[in-house]
Amino acid sequence: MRNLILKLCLLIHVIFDVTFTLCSLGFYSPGWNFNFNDIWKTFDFTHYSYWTSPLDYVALSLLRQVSLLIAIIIVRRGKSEKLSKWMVIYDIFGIIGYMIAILKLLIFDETPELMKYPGIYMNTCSAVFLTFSLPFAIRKTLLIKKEEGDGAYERLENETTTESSSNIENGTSSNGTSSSSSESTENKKEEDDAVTKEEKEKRLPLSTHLWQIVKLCGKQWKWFSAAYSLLLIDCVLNLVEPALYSKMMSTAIQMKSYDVLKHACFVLALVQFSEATVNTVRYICMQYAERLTARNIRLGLFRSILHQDISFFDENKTGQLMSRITHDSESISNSLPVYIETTTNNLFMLFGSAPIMFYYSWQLSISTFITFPITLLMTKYYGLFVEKLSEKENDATAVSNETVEEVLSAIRTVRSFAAEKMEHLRYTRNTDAWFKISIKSVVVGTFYNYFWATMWNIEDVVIYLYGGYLTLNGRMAPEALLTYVFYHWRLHAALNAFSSLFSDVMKTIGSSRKVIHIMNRHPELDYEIGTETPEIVGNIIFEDVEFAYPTRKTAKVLNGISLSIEPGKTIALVGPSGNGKSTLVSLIQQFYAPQSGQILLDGTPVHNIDHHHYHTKIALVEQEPTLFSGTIRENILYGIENGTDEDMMRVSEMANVHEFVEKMEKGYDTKCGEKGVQMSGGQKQRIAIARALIRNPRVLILDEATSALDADSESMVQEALNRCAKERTVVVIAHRLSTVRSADRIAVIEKGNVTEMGNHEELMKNEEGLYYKLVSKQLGLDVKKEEKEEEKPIVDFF
Ligand SMILES: Nc1ncnc2c1ncn2[C@@H]1O[C@H](COP(=O)(O)OP(=O)(O)OP(=O)(O)O)[C@@H](O)[C@H]1O
Repeated sequence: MRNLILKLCLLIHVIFDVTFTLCSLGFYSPGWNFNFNDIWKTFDFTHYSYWTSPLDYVALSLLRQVSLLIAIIIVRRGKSEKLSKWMVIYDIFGIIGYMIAILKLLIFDETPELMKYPGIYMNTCSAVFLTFSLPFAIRKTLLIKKEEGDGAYERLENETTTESSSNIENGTSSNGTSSSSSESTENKKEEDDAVTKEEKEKRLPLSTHLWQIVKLCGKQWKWFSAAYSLLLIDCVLNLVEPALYSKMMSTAIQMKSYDVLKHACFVLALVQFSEATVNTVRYICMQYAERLTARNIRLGLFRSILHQDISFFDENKTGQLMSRITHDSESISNSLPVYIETTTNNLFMLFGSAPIMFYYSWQLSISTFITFPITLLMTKYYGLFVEKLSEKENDATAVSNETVEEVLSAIRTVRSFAAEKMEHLRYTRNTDAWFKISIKSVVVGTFYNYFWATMWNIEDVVIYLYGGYLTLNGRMAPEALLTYVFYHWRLHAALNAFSSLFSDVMKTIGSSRKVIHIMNRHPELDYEIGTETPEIVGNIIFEDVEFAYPTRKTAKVLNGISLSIEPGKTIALVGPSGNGKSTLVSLIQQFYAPQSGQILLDGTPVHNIDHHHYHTKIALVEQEPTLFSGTIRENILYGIENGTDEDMMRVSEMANVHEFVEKMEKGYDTKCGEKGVQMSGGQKQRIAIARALIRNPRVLILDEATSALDADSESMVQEALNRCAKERTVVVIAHRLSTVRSADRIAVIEKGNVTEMGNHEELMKNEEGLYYKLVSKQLGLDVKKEEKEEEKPIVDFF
């Protein structure tokens, strides 16, 4: 149906074009009398004269129909993609048509008698309108493709733009060949940015995206409105100032009166002072609104990032996300309001100057505007280019920031592997990628400015030449020409500001794409969905759970696992490395959601339980716990709103923290350093246990909590753990036999499934079982003998 309507629109366009152009020819005599003879006269080639014949309008119409026909043939042959890429030719054709129509009007003006024919104006208007509307009509009707299935239509051009941009960004030219190797390295890095990939898939149309930015800034509408109101006052003062001064000064000079002069100077001073005051207050309002917007965008972005599911962080790198929060978010708040300010200011100038220019000479004015569409077209394409480039530039900045972040956070590893040079090279490569893109943007920008300067010079020459000609012919007064030139300068300044404004806006759009995308992104696993707050005993059940990590969707890690963890008991998960033990823990922690099956805590599906409630009842101690850079006190009380010192002391004693803290000069106020770097491994682990215990959890998960420690620290930590394990459900992952043998139950996890279950003694009876083999491997070949000798376990876990 929609296709039919679009075809009908195109047909109406053609009919209107042909009939209106031909009918206008019937009005080539004074007055509004339609005359068939005038039409026949036009086609009398024997008396053709360029100065008087409207045949050019017919030729233009014919050209439009031919080019439309070509477009239809191209689309019918299934080459729509090619046509959409070459739409620039139709745009250029539109501009040439416009220029011919305007030029023809000026030519007719040379014979004043002709200017009484209404047909001339009808032809000019229709030619200008139709040559412009043709590319638009092609885009809107021919360059759409039907989506399979639902009958919806989609703009082909958007798709091609995205495709071509992704081709550019993937370092692949349209013919499929790869660009230079350095570019491909840079592009590979971009591929790593999952936000980029996802954002390209879900890219918002330009208008919607712009509207989102306006909405972000619009929250401070009161301050912005105040600033813009003051701006309007400033604009009005600016516009009336010259006229006011010249009037007052000329009156003073004519009257030869000092009093009038003094009065004029007083008014002048008053206006200047008011202008300065208005500007200062406007600046304050504007700055305040901008800073508030920046603050809100940063907070919103940070909140949105915090809200994302863990798989989002698996895919996106910290440095890149930081770049979004710090650099990209600021570029929105700093630019858009300024653009609006510049637009308002220059629109005032434009609409103030243009009517005056037309008043002095409409001929000169339309000849000035003859090149206007060329500049518009250039500005459009330049803007689109700048948008893409700016997006790439921000990506490149994010990639090099990411390198810095990664290297600084792992500086000890870098030092101990003597990888400084390698990292320096990596950073140089990334920074060079950014450098190349910014140089490209400078070069293109310079050419664009050069183009503007050239157009300006051409316009100038045209004005002086044509204006001089009109003046010499007595069709324009010399003072009028001078005044016209003066206003033309003002107009040009305004247009010039618009030219850079458009590219700046596109730049902002480029850099804001990812910010808006992240802010709009809904996590697949929303931790805020659960609302139930049941009493928790600690019975965890896995029911036929299947799971694959979102980053590797095809590689199943858990294959329909079913497992029951009884309350108050200790279960040890053992098995070969990479078989899914930590994944089970991640699912209990609700870092990910299973693809099928469910996990229940005391009969309630875990995703239905309130996030905060759930994590006060389930606590995790990892192999390498992350401490925050605050004090020991802050780390133990982390996430607890009303934690007291007594609570802290109680858990510190249970976790053997107090024992080493009391020897420290600043006690619990000792700083832990970034990621706990100022603490030993054992101390970190014990603080992490205290941090877990302060919530008084019903379920304690120990993911290789002691495996990284030396014997001394391990005994300290395990002693603490033994104490805490009482009356709690404990899930322990360990590789050492000594840590699992006294668990109530041991589950052997193999290829994402439970293959054996029982206590140590039961499992050791099955000599074909994996547990038996694992134990054999650890203790030496003769298990039983070794066991008799009681191979010194490092520490008995429970
Ligand atoms: N965040 C992740 N994204 C994608 N794949 C992952 C992720 N974490 C783990 N994997 C993969 O999932 C599989 C199971 O990993 P898991 O950490 O659960 O094994 P594990 O049994 O705990 O191993 P180990 O005993 O060595 O800690 C592995 O193949 C691993 O590469």
